[in-house]
Amino acid sequence: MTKVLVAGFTGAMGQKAVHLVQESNGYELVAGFAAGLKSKDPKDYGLPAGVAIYGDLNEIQTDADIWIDFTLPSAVYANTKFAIEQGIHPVIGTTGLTDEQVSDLQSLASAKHLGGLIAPNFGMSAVLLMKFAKEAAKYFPDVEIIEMHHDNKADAPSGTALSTAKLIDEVRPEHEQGNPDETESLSGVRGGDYHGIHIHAVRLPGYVAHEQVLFGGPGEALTIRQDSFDRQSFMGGVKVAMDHVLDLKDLVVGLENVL
Ligand SMILES: NC(=O)C1=CN([C@@H]2O[C@H](COP(=O)(O)OP(=O)(O)OC[C@H]3O[C@@H](n4cnc5c(N)ncnc54)[C@H](OP(=O)(O)O)[C@@H]3O)[C@@H](O)[C@H]2O)C=CC1
Ligand SMILES: O=C(O)C1=N[C@H](C(=O)O)C[C@H](O)C1
Repeated sequence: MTKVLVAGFTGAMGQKAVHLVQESNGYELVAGFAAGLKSKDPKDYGLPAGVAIYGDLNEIQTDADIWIDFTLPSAVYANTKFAIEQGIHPVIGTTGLTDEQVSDLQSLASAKHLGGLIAPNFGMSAVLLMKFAKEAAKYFPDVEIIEMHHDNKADAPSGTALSTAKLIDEVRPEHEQGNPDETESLSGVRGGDYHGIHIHAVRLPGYVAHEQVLFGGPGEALTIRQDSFDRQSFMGGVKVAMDHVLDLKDLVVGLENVL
């Protein structure tokens, strides 16, 4: 039986992950970790008596094989570092890790001979959007990204939008877009700038997770769009990660590494 700890288990994604683990043959939820807990009794969260509940990273003592993390950008680095140090295979969905932090964690995992996965998006539509956007950017170097999310999201832009921009940047000659002499009469209206790629973040109730990549060229345009209408859309990818993470030899970034 593969044992799983879910960090962020009381959150929107953490709850989905808890149910996924409980419904998956061969897996056992052994612990839940979150901040600001009022109770350590698993029954208060509808969980079986044997599930350990933790409110502080430093109190965690577990024999979990896999650490699933859906916490917050402010917590994810320390959580992942802890998991690796404890020999627990990380499956990290939480966004907000910097490139330097990822590199740090990969070095630590390598020293521990521990495989793991960091995925800014476990949704297949998003994984394919990023793949297609990278291909399109070879032919359409002028591109902007619009990501749209629920209004409870803690970080902007989304990890998916940043990952999309990084993939595009690998194949696109860096250049600034738009009128070089343009001025903003409203600060920030041209969005964030990642190596000349403008990124715009929309936060509205009613939205879950959505992204459009807009390419423009002489006399034509191309838009690639993905929509996650329900957080259930991410669970297929989380299950793939659970099924493969124990066989990984390194800490890899992107669900495509285990598809
Ligand atoms: N990779 C992917 O496919 C996806 C990734 N995400 C990412 O997952 C993350 C969580 O999103 P979402 O579920 O919507 O967020 P929520 O705010 O709904 O949940 C956050 C959870 O993290 C807990 N938490 C907060 N601080 C800490 C801490 N220091 N240590 C441990 N737990 C903590 C919260 O506990 P409490 O409520 O007690 O504060 C809560 O359980 C975000 O970074 C988001 O971008 C989201 C969807 C898909
Ligand atoms: O916060 C969310 O909801 C999501 N966050 C991830 C991101 O920042 O890319 C993945 C998905 O977009 C949902």
